[in-house]
Amino acid sequence: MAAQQEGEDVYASLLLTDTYLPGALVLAHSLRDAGTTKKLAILVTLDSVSPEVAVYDYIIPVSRIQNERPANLYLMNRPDLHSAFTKINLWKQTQFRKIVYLDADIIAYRAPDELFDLPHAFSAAPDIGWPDLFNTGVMVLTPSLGEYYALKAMAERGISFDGADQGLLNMHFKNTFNRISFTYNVTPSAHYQYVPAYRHFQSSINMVHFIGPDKPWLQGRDNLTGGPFDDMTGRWWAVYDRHYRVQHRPPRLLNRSKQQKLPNWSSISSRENINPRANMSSLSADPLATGPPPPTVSNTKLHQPLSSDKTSNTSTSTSTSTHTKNPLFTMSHPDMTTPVAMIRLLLSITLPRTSTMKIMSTMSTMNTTMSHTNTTSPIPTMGNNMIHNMANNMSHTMSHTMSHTMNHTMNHTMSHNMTITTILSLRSLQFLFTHLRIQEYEHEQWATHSAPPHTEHKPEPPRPAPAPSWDAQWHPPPTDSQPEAIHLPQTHYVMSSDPAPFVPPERYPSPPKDMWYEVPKERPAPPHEKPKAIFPWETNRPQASRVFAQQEESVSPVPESAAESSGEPKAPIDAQPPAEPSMTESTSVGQKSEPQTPTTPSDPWSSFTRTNAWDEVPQISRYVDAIQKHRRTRSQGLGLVGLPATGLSKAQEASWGRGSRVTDFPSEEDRPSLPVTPAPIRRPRFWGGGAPGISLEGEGDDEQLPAASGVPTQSDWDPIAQLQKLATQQSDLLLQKLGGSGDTGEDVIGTQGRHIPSRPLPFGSEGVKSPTYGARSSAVLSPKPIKPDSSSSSVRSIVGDEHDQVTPAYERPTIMVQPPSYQGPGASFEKGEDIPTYETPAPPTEEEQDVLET
Ligand SMILES: O=c1ccn([C@@H]2O[C@H](COP(=O)(O)OP(=O)(O)O[C@H]3O[C@H](CO)[C@@H](O)[C@H](O)[C@H]3O)[C@@H](O)[C@H]2O)c(=O)[nH]1
Ligand SMILES: [Mn+2]
Repeated sequence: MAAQQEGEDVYASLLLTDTYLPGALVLAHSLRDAGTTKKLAILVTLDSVSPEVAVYDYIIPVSRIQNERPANLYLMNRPDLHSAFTKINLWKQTQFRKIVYLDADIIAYRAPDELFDLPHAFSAAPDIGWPDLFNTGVMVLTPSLGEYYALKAMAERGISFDGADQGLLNMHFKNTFNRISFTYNVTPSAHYQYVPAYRHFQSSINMVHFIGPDKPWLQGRDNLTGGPFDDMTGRWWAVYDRHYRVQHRPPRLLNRSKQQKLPNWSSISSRENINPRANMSSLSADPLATGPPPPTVSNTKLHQPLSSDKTSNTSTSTSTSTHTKNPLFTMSHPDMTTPVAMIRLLLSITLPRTSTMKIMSTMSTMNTTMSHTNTTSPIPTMGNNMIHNMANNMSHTMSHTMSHTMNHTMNHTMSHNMTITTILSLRSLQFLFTHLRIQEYEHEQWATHSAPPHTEHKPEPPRPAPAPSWDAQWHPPPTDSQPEAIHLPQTHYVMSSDPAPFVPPERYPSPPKDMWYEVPKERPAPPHEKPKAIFPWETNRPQASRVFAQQEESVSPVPESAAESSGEPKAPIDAQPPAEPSMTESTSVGQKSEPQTPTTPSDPWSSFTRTNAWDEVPQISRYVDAIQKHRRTRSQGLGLVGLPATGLSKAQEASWGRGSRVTDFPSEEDRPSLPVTPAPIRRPRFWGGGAPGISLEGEGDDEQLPAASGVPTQSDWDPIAQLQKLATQQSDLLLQKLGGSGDTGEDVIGTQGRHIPSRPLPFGSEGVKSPTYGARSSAVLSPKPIKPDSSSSSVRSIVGDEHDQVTPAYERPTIMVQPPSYQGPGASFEKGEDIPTYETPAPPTEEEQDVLET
């Protein structure tokens, strides 16, 4: 902060290429001529330093900041502004308190030193193209490293709506810029000129800024017909002429004959001492002010404002002595021999059809040539004849665009390929080129409007005189005036024969962000009418009873026993046996799974019949039964006689459902082998069924196993009597065992039951009661010999205790197993899959445990 306050105030400009050198020089002179008290600084990139910029007090080298995403530059057709971001280096110049930045294409009518008194950190004037934006040709700024880094970050990301500094800075200082008067940055446009406003505010103009690609030094002084734009261009030329114009050359100077002489050229190294033109320049520093001006209309007009400019006269003498350096004169060597390649280059650049590619290849050729020429001479030289030849070959039709391209190409190629010698010589060629155009113009003007001093030279055919300046607001056009259209610009286009392929820009500009297509609002759906019923089942729809697995994921599993006791068909997946899978239940389940979609009455899904044919059609169950039986028989035939024929009784199968549920079980191959003896397993105990289980199993076994010899038929079986008999046998057996005689015991046990030996359980197992085996644990845990009572109680617990609750199947003779209606595998079984006979590995029964423990 302190440093900034101590710092100096400077006007600063920017020079990225020598193309803008004439502009930068004229700007500096215009400020000095107007009597500014401030110092002048210029930011230059290292590859664009020209000795001429010494007009400025401070020459500040900065690094070039290029836009790596220059696509937006093509939006305004200014790809040449690829390095405009370099401008943000201004904010880095914290050695200065305040900077009034001015583009190199600006001319000051008066020195606007008052801008340094602005308290704002950033001020700028509106842009003519979009007046809400500011133009970045004139800016009053306070250097700040913070701002610099912020701007640099934007530049590195290519954040700029036009790809150049103006887009970037407007985005950054969007709402914080202090708007200053347009008179500080009057931007004439060839396309738009507000003539009445110009006339009205003419006298208050502070600075003029030649925006766009047509810079005064590129466009020459032709066709200045008297509009406001031409006024301003003329004033630019006036400053230029004041400091650089070669005075009063005879017209033959540039006449294309071999006898003509060009001015002597001074080398850069000797320009301070040997400047043959310096004398002439100092003699007539301001030719427009001292000598008779060339009788052109534009010059006449130009002269008037200049002569009324008080400061310009006072500063003329000093600026002449200290700053007048004609770039043309200071860049060339007096006795030059010309490398052929250089001539070739100059010839090529004067041809309108020459492409950039060609220039570059010429230059590389030239580079090679130069490295073989006399290296002791600091500058490749060329003689006057050669220059003269070049001048003869200079084409009037060469467009400024061409020169633009040339300069860019030269600078870029030079920075990479060329030696310093080459650079200097090429620079001199640039100046030569620019200056020759100016001189040609002057010569023509002179030839047209003044009597030729040397009568032996025929004057060139007179050009049509420019229209006299008349004020259309007040006067009719002069009667002797030429047709207006005579001064319309005539552009000559040449068909391109450039063989270089078109190289598209890396990226085309993205479409505007604020464009969008508004999607039409959705129309309200027409009221849905249920179509008329056609088929009888549409009106007479059966109720759904089946529940689908994927609808039930949110339902907590119902205990299996509950499902079992309900006697209803089970859902395909174990976890969802709804205790009451009635219509209401399945409906509520369905609602649980899709609560967010209230269905209309006509929704086919809500009214879909959810009955399962497996549950409803008896033929299906019969068919499946038959399959299961068939398979059981088959597995028995495979030597698995000892295995239980089925883990599920017929009734259980019926109650558990058959559908896909059975397919969820592991096949026999997949199942782990059980640590059990191949004795019949009393599954019903595991399933907790008790009496009904065992009875049902008995029934199933009857069906599935071959009838055992000696077993009474069903009709002969009196369970009560048999129980009594069993109890007696057990006690007899016990007595036998206790007596030491077990010879026949095994047979008896084998058919009638088994004695449970009394032996101590492993340590820690005493008193442990499994809830699963709760009903039987008393017998197991008891170390005492089993008494007939307890044995019978055990049986009772199986058969009798729950006898009243569920009627055993064998007491229901009405239940008949029907013969299968179909043959062959069922649709619900996977290929190669056998019918599962276990649901899960059953825990060992008491008997099995005994076997394991012995
Ligand atoms: O090849 C070049 C190009 C630019 N410059 C410098 O950069 C400035 C900006 O370029 P210019 O041609 O003057 O741009 P304008 O035609 O004025 O276009 C507008 O857009 C530019 C890019 O945003 C801004 O820099 C200008 O201030 C703004 O007026 C010039 O004045 C020079 O100082 C060079 O030295 N060499
Ligand atoms: Mn500009």
